[in-house]
Amino acid sequence: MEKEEEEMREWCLALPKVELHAHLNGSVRDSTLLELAKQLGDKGVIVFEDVKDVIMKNGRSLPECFQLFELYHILTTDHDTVTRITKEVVEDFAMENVVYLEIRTTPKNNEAKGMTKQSYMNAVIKGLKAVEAVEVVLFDSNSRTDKPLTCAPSSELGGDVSKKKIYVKLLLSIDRRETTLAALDTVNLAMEMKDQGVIGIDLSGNPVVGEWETYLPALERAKQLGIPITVHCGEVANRKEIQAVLDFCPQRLGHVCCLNDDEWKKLKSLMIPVEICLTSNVMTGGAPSLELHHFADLYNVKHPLSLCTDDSGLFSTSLSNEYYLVASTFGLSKAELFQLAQDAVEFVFAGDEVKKTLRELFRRAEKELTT
Ligand SMILES: CNc1ncnc2c1ncn2[C@@H]1O[C@H](COP(=O)(O)O)[C@@H](O)[C@H]1O
Ligand SMILES: [Zn+2]
Repeated sequence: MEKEEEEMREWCLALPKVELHAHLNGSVRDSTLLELAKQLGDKGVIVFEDVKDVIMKNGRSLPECFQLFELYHILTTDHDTVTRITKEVVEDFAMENVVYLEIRTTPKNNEAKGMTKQSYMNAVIKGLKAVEAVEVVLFDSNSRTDKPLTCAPSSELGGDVSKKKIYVKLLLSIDRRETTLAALDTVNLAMEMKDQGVIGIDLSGNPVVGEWETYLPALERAKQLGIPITVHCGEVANRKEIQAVLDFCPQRLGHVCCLNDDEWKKLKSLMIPVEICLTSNVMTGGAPSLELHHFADLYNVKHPLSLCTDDSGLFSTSLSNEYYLVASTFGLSKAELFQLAQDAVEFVFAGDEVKKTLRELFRRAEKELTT
């Protein structure tokens, strides 16, 4: 690695970052997936050698991604493993100076494992509370003061100041394979768990599966309840759905790859913040290349956006790497990258207290990183 590249990568690592689009199961470390695959291989549930090759393979087309998620879910979906991967994913983001993280995950019913959507989410929350390497701050989103919940003691309250600190919120994903009723269950669960760090709803899953009308009642319900919503939009060129999503006007949108001229105009006039996932889009074909990614267009017109990883494990990336890619591909200066990271604070689903804290954190970091 050249010296300049190394220095820039280190700078991107040191930059405080806000991650708004990370799927739990897509963010699992390869080493953990391999370990879990080995265990299931030993039990004769899967053939380890076959699975190992799939996990380590580099190419990830969009259909391949969803086949892989089938496999990941076989490996990860029992309560203890859900707890473990949650803990590790939070630690990994915190270690690269992500200061605020919204993790999204699909609550799953799995009768064979005695798992309900609620018990799945309890396992996730157990994982958040099990983090030791860094200090996790979960906030009570219901409270106007965003008062800290249990978890590791806040360093401001006399905890270990040498530990990195990360604010974590949860988004519940509706999988496009789900029925209207299952999607409504997820929204109801989000409402029930709003005091436990659950702050929003996501619509995701294989974009060639399902119909917008199926999820709409659940999304409408979330809207009625005042739960913020983010939707995967335009991963494929489904004109009717892109139109419907823009009409619905969620609080944020993921991807927005395959929009036509009219849809771009509409998106820009609505000013809906976009979660930009460069590596994911290039790997899955949503963008033709890094250079031709729609980031440049949105950035140039000052559209609200934030850089995200989508599936850091699946795509072998990190949020620091995504910032580095923006610097190396589009030539942004350090000051511009800092501004980009800082602007993401305005698009978090957390309340004003969290935003205030994050703004202050960026103000303190600015001098050090941009002069
Ligand atoms: C690559 N682009 C993508 N497009 C759409 N949905 C995606 C996705 N990447 C991930 N997911 C969604 O997230 C689930 C895995 O995490 P959880 O089991 O929820 O933690 C996938 O099964 C899929 O529904
Ligand atoms: Zn996604």
